[in-house]
Amino acid sequence: MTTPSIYDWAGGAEAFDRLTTAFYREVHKDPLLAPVFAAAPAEHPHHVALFLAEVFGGPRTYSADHGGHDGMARHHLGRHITQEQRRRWVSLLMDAADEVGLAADPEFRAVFAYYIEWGTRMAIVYSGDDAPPTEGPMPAWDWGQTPPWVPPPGA
Ligand code: HEM
Repeated sequence: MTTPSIYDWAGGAEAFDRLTTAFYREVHKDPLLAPVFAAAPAEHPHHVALFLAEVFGGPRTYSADHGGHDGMARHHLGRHITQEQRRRWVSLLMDAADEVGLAADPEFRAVFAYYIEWGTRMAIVYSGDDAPPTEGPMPAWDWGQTPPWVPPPGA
């Protein structure tokens, strides 16, 4: 067996949609984050699911249909996201991962948390007064230091 993509390991498109649906349901109840997302369209959770799926090795749908990295980054311009908001965003996302039963093995959660920590800090960078150019490649995460255990070939 070869090592699956992080996207497949997580459960594919359906798993990312379940995650972001549960996550934004709580975001809209949260006093710190609800105002930030008050004007977000109903499709926002699905778009973020597509983005995450692509980062983790899934189909390139966000790049094809929603502007890729540039499209994502532009949504954060001028929003002046605070560290407190970012920490709450991360915390609610990790709670949602548990709630929907996203894969909970240490290897998957390590790479998931690695991207989320980086991505949320980049969201702050793009939301600030000195935002860098929004054009850029989609992030593409791999298993890095913590590949999952898969049976060796022939086992
Ligand atoms: C890994 C971290 C993050 C990712 C991958 C991400 C991804 C995205 C994507 C893909 C969109 C555009 C959705 C669309 O095309 O409709 C978006 C929009 C947005 N994001 Fe993020 N984001 C991240 C972190 C954050 C954080 C930490 C905040 C604030 C606490 C934030 C606030 C917003 C807001 C306000 C929008 C615009 C919503 C609207 O259309 O009104 N994001 N994000």
